[in-house]
Amino acid sequence: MSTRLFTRQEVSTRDRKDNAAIIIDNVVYDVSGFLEDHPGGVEVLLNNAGLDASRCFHDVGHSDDARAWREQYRIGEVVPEERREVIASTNSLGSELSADELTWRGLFDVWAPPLMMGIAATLAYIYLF
Ligand code: HEM
Repeated sequence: MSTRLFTRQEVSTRDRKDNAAIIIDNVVYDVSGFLEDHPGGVEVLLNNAGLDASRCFHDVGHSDDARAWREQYRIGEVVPEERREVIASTNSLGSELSADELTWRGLFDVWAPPLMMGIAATLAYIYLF
């Protein structure tokens, strides 16, 4: 079965309770039948109906269950020329962070305390002597 493609303009018209579509990571979901069942409430979904809710979805740090759950509402994808970069979650225990980001974070975590102590010691030395 081929994937149905939507322009963002097409999705934007589906912003009503009985016809609500949202875009998450360039995938289009019809959430009309899911509104009342959403553990996060009807309002957040309805407020984002017709829109790209990728940031909201990731900011909440939805569980793996939620990610699996959304698949049953998938109705298609955004046309290739209107796709956006997929944003990684920042609060799902780092599971979506790229290896690069993790390396930099790791380095920072290791070097930050001694660096701060070094700066504090230098300042103390300047003031005291
Ligand atoms: C088809 C798409 C979606 C599915 C299947 C889904 C599913 C879920 C599930 C299962 C939860 C319970 C917590 C968890 O397991 O992570 C949840 C919570 C929540 N969701 Fe969604 N969600 C969807 C889209 C969205 C979007 C687009 C937003 C924001 C605009 C949103 C906002 C929230 C909020 C605010 C909570 C409550 C978090 C809390 O109480 O800590 N959800 N959602």
